[in-house]
Amino acid sequence: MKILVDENMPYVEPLFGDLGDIIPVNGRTLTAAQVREADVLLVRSVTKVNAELLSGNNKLKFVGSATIGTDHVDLTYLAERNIPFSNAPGCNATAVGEFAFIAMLELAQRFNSPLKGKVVGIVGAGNTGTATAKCLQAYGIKVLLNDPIKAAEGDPRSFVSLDTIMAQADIISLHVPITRTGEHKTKHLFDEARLKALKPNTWLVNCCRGDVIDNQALIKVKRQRDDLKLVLDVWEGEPTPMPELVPLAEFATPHIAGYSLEGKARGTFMLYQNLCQLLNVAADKSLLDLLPSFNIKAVELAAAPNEKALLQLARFVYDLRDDDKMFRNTFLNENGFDTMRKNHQHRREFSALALAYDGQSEVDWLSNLGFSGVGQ
Ligand SMILES: NC(=O)C1=CN([C@@H]2O[C@H](COP(=O)(O)OP(=O)(O)OC[C@H]3O[C@@H](n4cnc5c(N)ncnc54)[C@H](O)[C@@H]3O)[C@@H](O)[C@H]2O)C=CC1
Ligand SMILES: O=C(O)C(=O)[C@H](O)COP(=O)(O)O
Repeated sequence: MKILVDENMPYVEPLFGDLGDIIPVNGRTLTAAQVREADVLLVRSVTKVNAELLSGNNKLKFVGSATIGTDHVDLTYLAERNIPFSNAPGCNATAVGEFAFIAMLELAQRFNSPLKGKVVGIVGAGNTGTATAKCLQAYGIKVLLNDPIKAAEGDPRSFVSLDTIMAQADIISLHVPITRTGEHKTKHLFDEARLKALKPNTWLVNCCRGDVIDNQALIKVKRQRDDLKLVLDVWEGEPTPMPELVPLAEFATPHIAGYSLEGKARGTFMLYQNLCQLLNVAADKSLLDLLPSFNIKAVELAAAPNEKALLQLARFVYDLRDDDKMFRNTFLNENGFDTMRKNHQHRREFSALALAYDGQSEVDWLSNLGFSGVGQ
């Protein structure tokens, strides 16, 4: 069995090695000719999976995308051809939540404006929005959720309108899929009018898809409004963001909010489980066996951390400033965006770091935040 795999998908060999011949490919430049003989195709978000790519292949048994988003896949075409498909819902939600939370802590430190006491509006309360809310709520931050679809489905959490978020939130974090039609379409949800209407000193965080914000309008509005602070992980026109926009962001990264080692491993593992099920083969590998131990064994806390110390702890796990700096220095190079993603040293999630502290109850919130071993 020929298994064609995006070369940026980790842990493919230990998981899929027994199932067939693994052929690594560049997902961004993948052609129909390369796919023609594949039995299984495993992609990430940069491969457009559609009729143009697949029409010459008559033997494809399975397409998997080790991602949350499916906007790169023509699901209707796959269904018409009866080709089973699965993505990896939630695989990197924790990574995105922690990324957004860390970015907020970094902004707070940079502008000497504590996160504690602010109100955060989350637009899109699915897996990544909920993971972001979990971090914030663990730290005692008031969170407002906007998700008209979940609200209509009867999700028991309380939701507010986007207008309420615009009026009340100090920070807005975006967690919607990109959709281009329908009542709740998200393409340019943040258009020029909405960007202009952001309340003074708003921090806007985008870790979902670039075109949820009109990037041209964002350049225009940000140039007129120095009070707005931006964290941008995703861009219109990836892999070539508008060069004028990058310097306007406080933190700028090349679509790596979901790039934790755990998140990537979960993505590959979910596809492994789905393919095994399809092939009626026992999925006998374990996700835990894949992950290396973290390079810091444990951190002993002398006192419950204040916000500055919390940021220091978070930086043990992920120092966002490093990725931001590298991105600014390299995104204009040829293939700069993709090269940085390909060579990315995947960070760990908070759960990889054990914390030790005598007074358990004072630091329970750190285990709610995701750190492990607190108080043990
Ligand atoms: N930067 C990165 O590395 C990553 C980006 N993503 C992106 O983030 C998106 C969201 O991921 P998840 O939270 O896991 O997806 P999800 O499907 O679990 O949640 C998305 C939520 O957005 C809601 N929604 C849809 N339209 C809306 C609108 N107009 N207003 C408010 N809410 C709306 C949906 O009802 C749903 O609850 C993905 O589709 C993907 O595009 C996901 C993972 C990593
Ligand atoms: O899961 C998603 O959706 C994402 O946006 C991915 O984290 C993006 O990573 P790649 O699939 O492009 O490596």
